[in-house]
Amino acid sequence: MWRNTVGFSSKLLAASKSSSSLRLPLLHHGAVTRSTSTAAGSGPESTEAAGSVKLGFSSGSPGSSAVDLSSFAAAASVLKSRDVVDFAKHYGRCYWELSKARLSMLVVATSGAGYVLGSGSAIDYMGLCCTCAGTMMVAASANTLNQVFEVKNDAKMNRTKRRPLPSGRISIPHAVTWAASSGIVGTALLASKANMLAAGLGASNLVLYAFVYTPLKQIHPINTWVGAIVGAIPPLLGWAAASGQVSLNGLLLPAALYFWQIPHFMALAYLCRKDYADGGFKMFSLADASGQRTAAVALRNCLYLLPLGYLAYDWGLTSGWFCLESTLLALAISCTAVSFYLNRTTKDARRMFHASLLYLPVFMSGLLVHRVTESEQQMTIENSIKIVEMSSSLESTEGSQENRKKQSVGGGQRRPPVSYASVAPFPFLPAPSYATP
Ligand SMILES: CC(C)=CCC/C(C)=C/CC/C(C)=C/COP(=O)(O)OP(=O)(O)O
Repeated sequence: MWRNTVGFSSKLLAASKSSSSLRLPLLHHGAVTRSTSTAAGSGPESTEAAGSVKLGFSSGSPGSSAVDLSSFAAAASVLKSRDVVDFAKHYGRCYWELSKARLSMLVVATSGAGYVLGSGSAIDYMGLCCTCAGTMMVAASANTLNQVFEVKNDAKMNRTKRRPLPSGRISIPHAVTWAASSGIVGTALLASKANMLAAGLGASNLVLYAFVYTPLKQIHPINTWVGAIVGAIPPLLGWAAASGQVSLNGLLLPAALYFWQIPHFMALAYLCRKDYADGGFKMFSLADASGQRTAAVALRNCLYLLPLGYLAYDWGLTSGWFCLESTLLALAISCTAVSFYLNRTTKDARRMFHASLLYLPVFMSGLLVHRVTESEQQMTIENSIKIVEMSSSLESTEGSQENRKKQSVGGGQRRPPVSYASVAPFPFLPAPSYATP
């Protein structure tokens, strides 16, 4: 369709160069034909507008040439603006698809969640927006390069053959230019508005995805694990952008993403086995005809998701509610993996795939909703210290009538153990341990 429009525009340009062929575009262009025909029965404005076009056809007198030209200019400008719109639509769509925009938005969501988790009590919303925009551009660049390197493979796969490069809607140099500009601008944005650590993580991840993972797909099934690292880095990037460092707490969401991707991609590679084989990719599932090892690997990684909720709580990142929610969520995806392991049918693989689609947004939302801010953490630490002090003082004064009496009348500011139970978010869980600041 775009090619038609381009062809048509060049006809118009050729026509505009030769004044004798003014009729050509006018006869062919729907918009002008429309305004000519509506002139008869419409109001004064349209009559006037259409009239000028009519004059162009009917009058051969010398005096009418100025009108001819003005009507042609009007028609040409209508055409031009249409061309511009079509041009923008065409390339906008190509860039959107080259960037794998929906995947990139998911990447941005993980990076944004990392940013919020890595922020102290107050979130810098401007910093968050710039980090998200920078991540989006670098991810778009990485995804475009991935498609540039896989044009021939993508052309052989049903799932990917309609992408802009294999379908010939955009040229390779054009796609490379898009990748280079979005990669450079995105990295520069991260460097200037976040920090060098975030920019470095973004740029290294681009290299890892486009220049290591992408060729590995055609060499060895280990590619899935390398790809899982690529998917795990954006939340770390977000954390680094907010806090300026990479710390143990900051690894929780990346760990979830890493383990989550294995069942997700195992299910996808199992469901699209034939397609991947046609494309020349060496996926794990292709060397596993029964699907048993594929299902076992998926199940193992689902089980690795189980302790993450507890760790988030224990490290003071979230309240105890998240521990409960995350564990239930991990159990649910593990159940689908068990079912896939036992039956190894397409239906079970699809169920595990759908469970993985649900897992990530719910896990991330839970993490953000039950996030414990720095000031809340501080309060809990102070309460824990009070409890430790109180229990040691109780031990040292055991047997002393005098002190017992003091305790019974209030014991100064100290509170009995029951008050700790009411302070702790989940009394039935062990008290969170914090590194002393
Ligand atoms: C900041 C930054 C650079 C982020 C990049 C994040 C990113 C692109 C994550 C995607 C991870 C991944 C393994 C996708 C599958 O690619 P695939 O090649 O298997 O997908 P395909 O078969 O659909 O092409």
